[in-house]
Amino acid sequence: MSSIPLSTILVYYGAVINPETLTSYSALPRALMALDPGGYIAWIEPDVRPELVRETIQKKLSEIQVPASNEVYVALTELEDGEFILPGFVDTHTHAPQVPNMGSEQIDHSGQQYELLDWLENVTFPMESRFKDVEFAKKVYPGIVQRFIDCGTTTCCYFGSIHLESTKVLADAILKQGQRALVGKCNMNQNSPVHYCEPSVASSINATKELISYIRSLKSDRVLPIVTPRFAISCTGELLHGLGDMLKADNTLAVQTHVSENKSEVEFTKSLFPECASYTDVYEKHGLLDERTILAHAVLLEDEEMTLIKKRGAGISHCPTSNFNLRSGMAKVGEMLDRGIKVVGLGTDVSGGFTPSILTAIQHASICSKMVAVQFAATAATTQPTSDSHSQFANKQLPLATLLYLATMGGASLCCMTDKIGSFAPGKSFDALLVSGRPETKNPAMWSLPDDFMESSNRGNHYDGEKARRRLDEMLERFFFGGDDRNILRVFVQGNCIGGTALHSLAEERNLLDS
Ligand SMILES: Nc1nc2[nH]cnc2c(=O)[nH]1
Ligand SMILES: [Zn+2]
Repeated sequence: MSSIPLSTILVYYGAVINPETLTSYSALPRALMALDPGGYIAWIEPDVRPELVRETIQKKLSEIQVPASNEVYVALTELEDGEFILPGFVDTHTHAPQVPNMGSEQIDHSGQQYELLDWLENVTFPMESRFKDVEFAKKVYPGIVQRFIDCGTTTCCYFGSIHLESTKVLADAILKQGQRALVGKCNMNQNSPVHYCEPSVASSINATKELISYIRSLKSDRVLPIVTPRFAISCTGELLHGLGDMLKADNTLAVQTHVSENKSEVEFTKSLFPECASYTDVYEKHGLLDERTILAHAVLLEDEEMTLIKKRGAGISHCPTSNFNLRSGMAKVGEMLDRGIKVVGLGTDVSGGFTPSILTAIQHASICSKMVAVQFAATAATTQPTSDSHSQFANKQLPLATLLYLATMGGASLCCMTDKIGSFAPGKSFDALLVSGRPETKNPAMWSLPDDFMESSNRGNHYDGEKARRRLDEMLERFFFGGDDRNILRVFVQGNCIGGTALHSLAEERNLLDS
């Protein structure tokens, strides 16, 4: 892992994509962005001609009045043609101890055949229960965390297993490897296998408190604890109440759980909590629903549940890969956005979702929105228009800008971190991806652009701003729909490069030199 010497100001010159709203982003083909030694963005100049780069840096440095006694080094990195910088992805829902199951259902290899509840029982709980063995956790968690990082996830909301010690190991790995994260251990004290169930409310609450103290003792503002009742089915009302009380007593704590993912799950939940008006109301009644709440899935929400979620300011993590794979259904993300639900983020939900890549979640979020639109058109009476002309997002395909927003700012919003991450602005942390569409990445989907786009890349004399911006739009779309981790050269958190293919090739070069 590389870190910035204290007195160095890093400056990047080249193409930057910066999300703005649900429907807009800025595409800046020749921006200049400087980081202070702490990895915060010091300033951004949106459009600088190549011959003015050094002059602009001098001027900016004099404006921020670096004390004369401080020797300041400026390290300028000029992006190559075909490269751009993008805010890092936020994965708002995933399960670290399920990564060893990714792509496998283990029983008879008949091809991802289970729906949620059977899948939990037959595939997921057996794997998670292996994390009782702390040595196993130590062996696998570092590689798991690095895999998420290399997919471009700079901030991740992790579910651990029920085990305190192994979840500490997960937090240690995240801290060491430099990712930003919320980390929780699952609370489960009912409807779970005997070997994978906490023995009492008190033991579940105490272990949760101990994990919170442990993570806070790491004294990192990057790795934070999050309360993690697995879902209503696996927690008694008393346990949910106890966790709600913890949140009431500490307004810096966040909570993550699952909601309304699958038909049988919703029915079972309602049968367990008949006093509650809906699945979401279970969380409401137990003090677990407010603006610090991240609810994964929300595929089958009833009308009143959407209203309640909006009222409480809770956020939704849309996990389309998992929803397709476990045959859960299609979340109505467009409708949620129209209702102004505290923006939606994206989640990989490994291993319900079979990849840790938010790029895949982006692709599937797009497909999900298209299929919701197709279904709307098919079910609307033939006299109705085939698209929903009264809505902005509902029953329509999500545009590129919206997908970008969900993967970055939407996620930041769910994590209550919009002041820190999700986009580029002075004072925010430099959590970013250096993306390349160049031929060396060996991904023709990104470099086979038409020649006239290639010509517009010249930042100097023949620069055509409009063409260069259109080319960046095109590159972003190609990255989202044809890109993969080969195209993510570097992954930065708080200015430190912690992953990406370029990091690995550097490490390999070093190893070669060492040997
Ligand atoms: N997708 C998914 N849904 C859940 N509901 C409760 N636990 C889980 C889980 O591990 N994955
Ligand atoms: Zn999940």
